[in-house]
Amino acid sequence: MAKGSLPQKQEKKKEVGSQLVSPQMFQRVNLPAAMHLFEWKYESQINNEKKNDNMEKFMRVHQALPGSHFNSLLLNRYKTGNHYVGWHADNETLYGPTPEISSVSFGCECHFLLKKRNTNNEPPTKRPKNNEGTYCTHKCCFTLKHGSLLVMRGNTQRDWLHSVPKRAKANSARINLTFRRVIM
Ligand SMILES: O=C(O)CCC(=O)C(=O)O
Ligand SMILES: [Fe+2]
Repeated sequence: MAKGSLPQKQEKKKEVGSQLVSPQMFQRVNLPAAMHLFEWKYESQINNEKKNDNMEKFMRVHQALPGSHFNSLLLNRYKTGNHYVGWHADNETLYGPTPEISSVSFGCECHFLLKKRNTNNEPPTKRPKNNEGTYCTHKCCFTLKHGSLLVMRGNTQRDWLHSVPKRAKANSARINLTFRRVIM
């Protein structure tokens, strides 16, 4: 993967939805600029595959998620375990009322936390323990490993907040690509 393609600058604040969360390194790119990132993935995972042109690689991503039509990509780089993203929803109007956000993780694994938005004056939910794959009523936690694909659809952004906490035992960087569809 070309180093120049990754976000190198530490951002002070990132505005996500209606909240400010801080800070991982991030960069928004258009799809053509991101094509070589997929090349890295395919070359490392499918060694004997003939090199196809970049459009075919994008078609493969869409084949993994039939019905999806992504046109925007956000690259997140978590250079150390101290990089994180706080609680937020990706509910900007440019993604429409029911955003589909799909992300692929590379490198060091992390926890991905979800908690239900507080609608009934309930006490704030505490950070969940790692109960991978187990849904609680109000909170859940998944481990995102190298190559994990996470999909958020429907009313997820309306009803839930998500975050990626600091990684105490991080031994390498983490890169996350989030695919989105901008509708306006
Ligand atoms: O790094 C991740 O897995 C999530 C990043 C995220 O939530 C975002 O970019 O909005
Ligand atoms: Fe997000």
